[in-house]
Amino acid sequence: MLASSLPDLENEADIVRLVDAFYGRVNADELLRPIFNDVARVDWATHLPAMYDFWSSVLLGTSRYKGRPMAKHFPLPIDAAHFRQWLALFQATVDALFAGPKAEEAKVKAQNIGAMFEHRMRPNPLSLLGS
Ligand code: HEM
Repeated sequence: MLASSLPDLENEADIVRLVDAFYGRVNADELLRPIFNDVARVDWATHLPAMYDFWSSVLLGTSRYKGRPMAKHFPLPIDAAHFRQWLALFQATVDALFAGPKAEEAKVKAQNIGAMFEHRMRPNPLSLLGS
């Protein structure tokens, strides 16, 4: 296999490129665009910097993100199909821009965090038993 000519994801400028390109794809996506813009009415000028902090913490270990992301997702009308699409766009964005160990780590972490969010948003069958 030929070595990729794409750079790996390495620094804050790369995080900004990744996040901007990813939400560019989200905003062009028929399934996800309405959730962000019509349901949540996201203020992009606030959300994008929050996501730079989040991914900088996850991938560069800067601990800059201090939020509680789960709480932002609970009220949204999203299910497994939305999460699948979110992840597909994220992975396609990474692959379009970067190649290397950090790029692979970004895709794995997105998948793991997404799976955790999705799992925690499902109704818990044990709650039927009362507490
Ligand atoms: C279908 C999938 C998803 C949808 C539709 C979605 C949508 C949203 C929306 C609407 C917000 C609130 C933004 C705001 O009010 O400014 C938000 C926040 C956030 N999302 Fe997601 N999200 C999804 C999946 C994910 C995944 C998989 C991750 C992480 C890997 C993630 C990370 C975050 C973080 C960190 C915040 C909080 C930012 C803050 O603290 O302000 N989201 N998301």
